[in-house]
Amino acid sequence: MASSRTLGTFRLPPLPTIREIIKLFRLQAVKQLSQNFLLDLRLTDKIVRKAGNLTNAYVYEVGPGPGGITRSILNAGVAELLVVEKDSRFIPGLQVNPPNVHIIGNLPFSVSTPLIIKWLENVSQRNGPFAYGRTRMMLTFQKEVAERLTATTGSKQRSRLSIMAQYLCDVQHILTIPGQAFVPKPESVVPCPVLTVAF
Ligand SMILES: C[S@@+](CC[C@H](N)C(=O)[O-])C[C@H]1O[C@@H](n2cnc3c(N)ncnc32)[C@H](O)[C@@H]1O
Repeated sequence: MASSRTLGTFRLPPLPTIREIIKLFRLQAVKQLSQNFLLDLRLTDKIVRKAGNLTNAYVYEVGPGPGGITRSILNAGVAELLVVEKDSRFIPGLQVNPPNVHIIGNLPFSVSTPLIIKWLENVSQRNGPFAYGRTRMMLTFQKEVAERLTATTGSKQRSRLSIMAQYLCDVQHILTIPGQAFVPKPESVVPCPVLTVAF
């Protein structure tokens, strides 16, 4: 195992507060558009809680402004949020609210190495699925690749892939899946286990 940290202890860089977003994007309120902002997230959380259980809900928000209520809606576990805002100055600030993106896959072994290298490149450049910050990945790899991804310093499997993956991500071996769990059994890995790796 490359890291002793558990998924539950990942630390994300803190989001700027709504007050900081207003300052950063110079979003002075415009009277003609009735702009009066709510900056206290305890209050916006309360408003959103009063809307009922929003888990997996499709929500439509009118006038998100700098995004206080928007942030509380996103934290409520909605499936999708559509916002309609007349003042385009708010758009860059609203994009700071990261969607909860996950990548999950029982990867086709034939492409798993080039695919993970491409994603690591995306992580380093903060683009593609990583444009919004940390994105969790839960992926299956054939034994040899998973061992390289998680190999610690000094181990026989330590390679460029181990260094790249562990420099850019928190890599963990989560689960070993026996070859016979697959139908049909993958020829190249029988009877090797497949490792599920979380980043
Ligand atoms: C009272 S502010 C609320 C902003 C934010 N939801 C909050 O609580 O801090 C109203 C918002 O509605 C937007 N707005 C005004 N007229 C609009 C319209 N016709 N369509 C969509 N949004 C509009 C304003 O630009 C502003 O962001």
